[in-house]
Amino acid sequence: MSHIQETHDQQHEPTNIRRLQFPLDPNSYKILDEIGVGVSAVVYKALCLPLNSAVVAIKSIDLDQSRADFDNVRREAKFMSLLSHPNVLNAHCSFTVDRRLWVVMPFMSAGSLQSIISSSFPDGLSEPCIAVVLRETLNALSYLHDQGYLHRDIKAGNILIDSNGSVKLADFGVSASIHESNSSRGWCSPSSSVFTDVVGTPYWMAPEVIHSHNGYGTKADIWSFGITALELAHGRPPLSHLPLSKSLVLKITKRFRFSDYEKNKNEKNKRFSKYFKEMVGLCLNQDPSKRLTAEKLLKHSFFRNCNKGLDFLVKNVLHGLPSVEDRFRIIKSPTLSVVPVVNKSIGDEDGEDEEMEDSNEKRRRISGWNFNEDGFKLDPVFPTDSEDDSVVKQVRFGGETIIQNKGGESKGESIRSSSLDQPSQFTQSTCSSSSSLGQVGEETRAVSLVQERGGESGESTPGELGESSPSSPGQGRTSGGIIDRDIVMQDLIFLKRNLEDERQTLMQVFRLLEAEEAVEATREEYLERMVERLRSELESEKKRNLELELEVEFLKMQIQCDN
Ligand SMILES: Nc1ncnc2c1ncn2[C@@H]1O[C@H](COP(=O)(O)OP(=O)(O)OP(=O)(O)O)[C@@H](O)[C@H]1O
Repeated sequence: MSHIQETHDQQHEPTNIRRLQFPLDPNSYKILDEIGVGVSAVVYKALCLPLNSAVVAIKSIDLDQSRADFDNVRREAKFMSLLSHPNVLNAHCSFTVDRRLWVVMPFMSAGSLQSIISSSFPDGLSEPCIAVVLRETLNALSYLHDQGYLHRDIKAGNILIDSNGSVKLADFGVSASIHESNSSRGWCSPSSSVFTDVVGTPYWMAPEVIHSHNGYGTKADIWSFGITALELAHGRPPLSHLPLSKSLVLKITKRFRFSDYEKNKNEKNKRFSKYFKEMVGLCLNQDPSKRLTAEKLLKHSFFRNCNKGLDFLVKNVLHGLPSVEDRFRIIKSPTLSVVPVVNKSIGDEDGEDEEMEDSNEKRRRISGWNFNEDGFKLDPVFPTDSEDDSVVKQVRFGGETIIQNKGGESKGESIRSSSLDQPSQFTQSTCSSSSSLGQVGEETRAVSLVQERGGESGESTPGELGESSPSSPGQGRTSGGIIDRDIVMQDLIFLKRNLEDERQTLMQVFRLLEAEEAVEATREEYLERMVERLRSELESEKKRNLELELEVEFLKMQIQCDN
């Protein structure tokens, strides 16, 4: 492996340590605290001793563990040094230390938006704060795209804030230069399809990136920007609160289909303005060509109406916030890793998952996401052409999509889906994709189905379903009336709440325990325990699912008997 040792141009560094030469040896730095961890990197707060003990952040990237090859890592350092914009984080310098690359950067004392949210704003930030953060981020993105770069990993974890409220886009580990890419392929417009490699973090990835055989361009960043807006608004990106296990996702699909999510969702969404929803909708169009450019987005009323400055963030977000190092100790709690530091090539967790993916389960797959502006969330899009058309059919019905099994064997399989857009070409490509990342996309979307369809199913009357479902009478929760949907709903909602309470209690206990233990434990021990706990959580989740399924069967039988 080659070594790099390079200083970066510091002429644009806005602080009083501008133009200083940062030393290229590790002994010149005193590590103070661990402040963050990524897929293959640890970030430290440190002092640069020869430079008056200036505070810096050092990202120490394990070159052996890094999934990205050395070139990628080098690329991050190079990008950071070439770019110059008040909203882009420039590195001071980088050099190798044994098998690690140290990237020395300005210390952004409030850390990332992701760490701020997970420690202090679990339900998300207020809209005016989001507007400021997004405006600053969009400035950076517009600059990057102008310069011919894609970031490819836009998310709250890569948006850093300083104590004065200044916002900077960081982490260019997977970013790419359109110019470089095109040097071997010929020039094309940055917004059009240029790249084909699957990079980024799954929850934030645009559909065309997950199914990258069609290629993607700067609009992929716009999608991720839209997901980031939802992340800031809700406290996490859509679908990310569940582990990416096929079997679990499929079981939960069954379990939560009848939940009262819709009700909760409406309560939570009251606080968002029409402009905000519209702006996010413009980012989350399935068709990249219909997404606005960063420059045009900046002119959207949502940003035009935002007259707050950085001091607004200081008052409303940073005030009273624990230090980034203290927050990190708490964030390290394994329960929060249910929003995982996502493995960028997640596969099946065990062989069992594969076996479980029988044809029934495939039927429930979702082939894409449509942004639902009213609900301010992503809605699943179902395949129009099923792998087995004798099994599933999709019926457009008054702006809603009804998915049902043919032959009336629905057994609760009927799902209603309201969507703003028809499935696009990307939807189609999703259906045919066989890449592992494509599967991740489908799995996460299945969770969307779990969470977001439930309430709607609950709202629909048996009559509505009956009208649109010629083969359904007499089956499951259909208009035939053999099963009383209301009773099943009530029982399941009750059961779900109980399980949810139980889960919350467990999480709180884990959190408390971990916060104390993490101080003492080594990182390795901590990770082992985390895996163990997640495993046992998974086991109990499986158990609970089984119980719930039995309960459902029992209820069904009971209702049938009653009828
Ligand atoms: N310059 C910095 N100043 C202050 N805190 C930082 C700085 N850089 C990173 N951090 C903190 O470290 C955390 C981890 O950063 P890192 O870039 O390694 O990972 P990530 O972006 O969250 O994940 P990934 O590895 O997927 O990119 C951030 O969330 C942030 O809180």
